[in-house]
Amino acid sequence: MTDFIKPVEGRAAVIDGKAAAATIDAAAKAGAGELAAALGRPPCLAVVLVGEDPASQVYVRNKIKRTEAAGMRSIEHLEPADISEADLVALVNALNADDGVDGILVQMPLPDHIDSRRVIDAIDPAKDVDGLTAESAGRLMLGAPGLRPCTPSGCVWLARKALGDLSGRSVVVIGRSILVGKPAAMLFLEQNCTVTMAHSRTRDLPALCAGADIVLAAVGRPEMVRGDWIKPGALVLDVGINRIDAPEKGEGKTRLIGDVAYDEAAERAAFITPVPGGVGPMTIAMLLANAVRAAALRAGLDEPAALAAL
Ligand SMILES: NC(=O)C1=CN([C@@H]2O[C@H](COP(=O)(O)OP(=O)(O)OC[C@H]3O[C@@H](n4cnc5c(N)ncnc54)[C@H](OP(=O)(O)O)[C@@H]3O)[C@@H](O)[C@H]2O)C=CC1
Ligand SMILES: Nc1nc(=O)c2c([nH]1)NC[C@@H]1CN(c3ccc(C(=O)N[C@@H](CCC(=O)O)C(=O)O)cc3)C=[N+]21
Repeated sequence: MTDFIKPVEGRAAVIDGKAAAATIDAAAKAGAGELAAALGRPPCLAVVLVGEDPASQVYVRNKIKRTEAAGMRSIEHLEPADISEADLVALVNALNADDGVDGILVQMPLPDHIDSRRVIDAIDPAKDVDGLTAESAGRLMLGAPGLRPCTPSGCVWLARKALGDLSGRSVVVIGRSILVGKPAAMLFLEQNCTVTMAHSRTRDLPALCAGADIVLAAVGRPEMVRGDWIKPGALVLDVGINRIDAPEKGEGKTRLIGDVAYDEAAERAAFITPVPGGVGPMTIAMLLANAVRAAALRAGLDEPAALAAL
C-alpha cells in the first residue's frame, strides 16, 4: 500500500491527501525548475477571487503558499462582490494578453449578477488550468488531450492509488456541478467505471450509494452522507468544504467539515478521505501540475517528465 494510505485498526484506512499532494507538488516543482531554465522565468499562476466565498478563501490562501513553495510565481486579483461582468471579463482578457501569465483560475461561485459561463469562456483555453472553459470541457467529453479539472483529477488519482485498476467499479458521484460532479463522472468513465450521477432530484440516494464501490460527495451540505449509506469495503471521497461554527474551540471560532459524516462512514468504508487533509490539498497539487503543463504547452515544449510519470 502507498505510504500516504494509513491503516486504522477496525476502521477505514485514511487517505492522507496532504501527504499524497506533497509527491505531486514535488513533481510540479521539478517541472517548474526545468521550465524556468527554458523560459528564463518561472511558470506563473493567476487567480481571480470575487467576493468572500469561504471555501474559495481557504483555497486561495493555500494556493499562494504552495505555488511559491513549488518555485512558481503567484498573482492574486481580489475583486469586490459588486464588480461588473464587463470589468471581470476585461480583467480576464488582460491576463490572457499578459505573456508572463501561464495559468488563470477564476474562483467559483461568482455573484448572481454575473454570468459565470461568459467569464470562464473568456479564459484562453491554453491558460485554462481549472479545465472549465467550453473548449476544455469538450475535450474531456471527447477524450481529446487538454487541461483537466483539478478536483476531479485529484479524486481519480487517489482512487487509483487506493484501488489500482478501476475497470468495472461502480461509482456514485453526488453533485453535478461543472466544477466537480460532471467532470468527475467523465474521468471515472474514462477509467472504465460504471458511473451514476446523483443530484438534488435523485430518488433514494441511500439505496443508490449502497451498491457503490466508490462514493464521491460534492454537494456542499455538511455531513449529508451518512455511514449506513456506505457499502462495506467501499472507497469514500469527500470533496465538501463546509465552514461551521466551532464554539468548542473558542468564541467565534470555526472549523471545516466535509459532506460525509466521517466517523460513521469510516466504520464501514475500506478507504476514506478526511476533511481537512483529503481532497482539498490534492486540488491544489493538480492545479500546480496544470500550471506547469500550461506553461510548457504555451512554450511549445513537452510536458516535463516528472509530471508525465504521475
Ligand atoms: N475540496 C476541494 O478541492 C473542493 C471542494 N469544493 C466543495 O465541494 C462542495 C460542492 O461544490 P460544487 O460542486 O461547486 O457545488 P454546487 O453548489 O455547484 O453543486 C452542488 C451539487 O449538489 C447537488 N445537491 C444539492 N443538494 C443535494 C441533495 N440533497 N442530494 C443530492 N444532491 C444534492 C446539487 O444538485 P442540483 O444540480 O440538482 O441542484 C448540485 O449538483 C462545496 O462544499 C465546495 O466548497 C468544491 C471544489 C473543490
Ligand atoms: N474555479 C474554481 N476551482 C476550484 O477548484 C474551486 C473554486 N473555484 N471555488 C472554491 C472551491 C473550493 N476549493 C478548495 C480547494 C482546496 C482547499 C484546501 O486546500 N483545503 C484544505 C484546507 C486546510 C485548511 O486550510 O484548513 C484541506 O481540505 O485540507 C479548499 C477548497 C477549490 N474550489
